[in-house]
Amino acid sequence: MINWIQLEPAIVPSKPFDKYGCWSGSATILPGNKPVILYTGITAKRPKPGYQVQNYAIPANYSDPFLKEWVKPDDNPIVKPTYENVSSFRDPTTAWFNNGHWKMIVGSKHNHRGIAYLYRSRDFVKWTKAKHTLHDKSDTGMWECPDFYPVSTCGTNGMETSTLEGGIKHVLKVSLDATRFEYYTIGTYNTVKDKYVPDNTSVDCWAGLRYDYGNFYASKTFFDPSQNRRILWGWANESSTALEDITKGWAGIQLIPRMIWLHPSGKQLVQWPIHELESLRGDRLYQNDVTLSKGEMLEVNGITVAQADVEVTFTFSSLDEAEIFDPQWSKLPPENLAMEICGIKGTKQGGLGPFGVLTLASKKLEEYTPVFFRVFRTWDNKHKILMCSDATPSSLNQDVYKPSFGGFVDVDLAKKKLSLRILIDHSVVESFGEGGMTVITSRVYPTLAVGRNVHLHLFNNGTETITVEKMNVWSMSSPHDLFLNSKLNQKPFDNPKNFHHRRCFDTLLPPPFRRKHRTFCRLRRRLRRLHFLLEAICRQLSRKRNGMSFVLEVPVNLFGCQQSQHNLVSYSRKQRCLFSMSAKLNTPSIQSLDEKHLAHSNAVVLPIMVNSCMGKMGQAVVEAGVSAGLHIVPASFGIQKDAGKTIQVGGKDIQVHGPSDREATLASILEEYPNLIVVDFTVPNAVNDNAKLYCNAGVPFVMGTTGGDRDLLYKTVDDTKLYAVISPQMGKQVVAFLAAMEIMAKQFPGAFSGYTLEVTESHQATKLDTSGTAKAVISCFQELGVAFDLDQIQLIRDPKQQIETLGVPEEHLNGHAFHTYRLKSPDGTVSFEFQHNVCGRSIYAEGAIDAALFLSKKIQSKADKKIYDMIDVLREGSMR
Ligand SMILES: NC(=O)C1=CN([C@@H]2O[C@H](COP(=O)(O)OP(=O)(O)OC[C@H]3O[C@@H](n4cnc5c(N)ncnc54)[C@H](OP(=O)(O)O)[C@@H]3O)[C@@H](O)[C@H]2O)C=CC1
Ligand SMILES: O=C(O)C1=N[C@H](C(=O)O)C[C@H](O)C1
Repeated sequence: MINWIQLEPAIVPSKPFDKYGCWSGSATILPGNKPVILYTGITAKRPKPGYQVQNYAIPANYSDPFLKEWVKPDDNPIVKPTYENVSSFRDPTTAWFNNGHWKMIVGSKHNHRGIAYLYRSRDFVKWTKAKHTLHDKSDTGMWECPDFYPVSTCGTNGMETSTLEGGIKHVLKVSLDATRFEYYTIGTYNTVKDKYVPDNTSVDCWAGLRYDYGNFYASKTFFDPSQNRRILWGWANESSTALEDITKGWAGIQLIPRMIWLHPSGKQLVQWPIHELESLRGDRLYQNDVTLSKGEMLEVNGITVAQADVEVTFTFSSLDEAEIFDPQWSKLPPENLAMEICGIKGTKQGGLGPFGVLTLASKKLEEYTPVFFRVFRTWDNKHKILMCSDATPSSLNQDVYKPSFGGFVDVDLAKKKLSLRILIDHSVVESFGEGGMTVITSRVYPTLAVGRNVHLHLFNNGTETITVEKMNVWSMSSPHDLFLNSKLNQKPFDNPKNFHHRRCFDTLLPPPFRRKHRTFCRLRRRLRRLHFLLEAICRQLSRKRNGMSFVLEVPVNLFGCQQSQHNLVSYSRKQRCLFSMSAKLNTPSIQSLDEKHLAHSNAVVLPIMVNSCMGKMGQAVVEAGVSAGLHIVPASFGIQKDAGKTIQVGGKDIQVHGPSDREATLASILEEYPNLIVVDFTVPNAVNDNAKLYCNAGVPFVMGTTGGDRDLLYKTVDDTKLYAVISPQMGKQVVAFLAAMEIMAKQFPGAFSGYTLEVTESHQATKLDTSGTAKAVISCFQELGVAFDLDQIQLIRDPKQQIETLGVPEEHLNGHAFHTYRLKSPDGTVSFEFQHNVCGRSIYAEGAIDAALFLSKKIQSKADKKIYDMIDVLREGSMR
């Protein structure tokens, strides 16, 4: 959810039913893990903004992990307007299943009444409109991007969209075209009548609750089963001028995904940035117990804050200074009340507040974006807490839209405490008040407060003294680094034809010139890489959000190349990013980078070569490596008959090299990638030769291939003192089981003396050897006192038997590993049975990537130990 790779658009106008546009839609996962997208197609330009129908699309290839290609079947459109408003009939939701039917809603309006039309289908293709709407509301205008989903009344866990019973409430969110804000209600879905009724605590109109009181629109939620959570993802439009957008070449950004759940009061939702974001946290500053009297500011010094994650808890000793809530304000439009008061009051001096954070501030405060609280007291002695994100002073540029956004925070002030979390990202300020009770996003375009000229202050401009109970500020790294680095490394190499041409042909030179020539080649390569890196960054900046840390730590005078310098300067000005010299080195870090971050930065630069990409495991490892952001070297060793072939794996072209030129090829790759790691999943009889090859070349490696002469394998590596991870089993949970067995054997040797053991292992028919994992487990049983010869292992390779007696799913005949160990006491009265059954390859492929990252860390830290197994990797917490 943090590192994304840009792929080609999945759905583009191409058929009569979407000729003039493919607009918003939603995905639903049908049984069998089959995703389908419902989306709005525009079939005619008139009536404006277009004639709207609903279509469906399905993946062209379900086994493609990226689902890159989508088919739009010719029986589209599946929902056509009948008497609905044909130009306001769009944005189908994710469907839910109820009473034998799939159901979904389409947003619309009739006159000025907002409508969620309900549709039902048994087969997802033939849809019938329900006689009544799911819900509608007068005076709200067009409902765009509706979203309808269950939330748990107890706890923060998300609910699958089709969950209709248990302790749940439902949420209906709509994006109001008329106001360009979103509002939601919490209510009850009557599954018999198929009707949604908002609770009476939910205001159902423009003045209703908002996900975000700032620049946030067209959001969608989805259920993430891997972490049992519902994620909200919204879009923020630019507030800059159209001309600037055109210059940038892009407009609009997706904000940081947020987890969303129902507050225990049942009256509102709560949001919080997904925890994965924390992997980008870098240097940290911590402060506690600092008081801020009226007019005082505290500057956060020592770390870069153009991209930062800020968490502050403010306390105060009394509510007495709270300002009076002006009765005149009751005349203001209720839907914009908070925003209006923020505009009127701003950061002007108050009583209890304004206090908060000045983000994106220039040195002399010509520009800053304050995010703050102000507490008011109403005539009936209640407190109203206003939270503001005020773009008015954010930029000296007069042409950009600089609204002062605001929302009320519904919390009890008994503890006299308020907290704020702010995610700052150059042109984006996302603020979460009181643990996500109120959220406001601003887009801002400073002209002076850019890059390293950005300052951050805590401030108080109220008469009540405020204490900063605790404050954490982290500099944030760029998720795009992964993408950039892989692009960079691909640049000359991706075309396999260039592969050989990049080598230095120094053997053609007389010996005295060779060394100089090599040095020259090395320098030229480095410069070229730097050049590509800059180009990639600048290209990236010109396409993507004004966001997340594009601080390049390179002394500018390294560039002999005029063109690069020119690009550098012009892009940096336009995109407000700074290419600084070693920013991190110059800034003292209060807390050093944590382990997680280190693992991440490893991932940024690690190139891996996968042998053999032709095999099942090889392919799975490439895909896992691509997902983890590693650089896949576009070359792989295979057998002679495949030599010279170029194969496509994980979206990469990889050239297969036969046995003849391995040494030279490996040396040349190593020259390009000095921190190369090889991952080997080949065949048992290649294990020893391959290990020798890697050892001779001095390339650290991960050996997943089983079989071969294992003693010789360890000896070869040991002799050359090379770093390697060697393990017949890379699947995290199986490794844990193996570790437990080893511990048991060590702790209680002989505990199973006299027991008999029966072992069966079933694998795909193409597996050439006996399970290496079974052998490892058996060696533990042997230490536990069980007499067992490895040739007693029963191998099952017959697909019929695998299906009929073991229940191997048919689709996994080609890749499964079922193991059973049965122990029986001598008198037959006690028995044990252990099983580990794995279908598919991804569990091992993920483990292999973990092993490569682990190895790279060991190499960097010059660890004494050189040869590791997966239990070492697991034990050090390096398996995801
Ligand atoms: N450690 C672990 O967690 C796991 C280990 N494994 C082990 O990994 C190995 C590979 O498994 P899998 O991918 O399923 O097997 P595959 O048969 O699908 O792949 C092996 C590939 O290696 C190629 N190959 C053969 N000889 C050589 C050679 N000398 N040099 C380079 N490539 C060669 C084969 O080519 P061709 O087919 O043309 O002969 C084939 O493409 C096996 O030993 C398996 O037991 C598997 C899963 C998990
Ligand atoms: O070839 C396989 O498939 C597997 N091989 C490894 C082994 O031999 O132990 C691991 C797992 O059994 C899958």
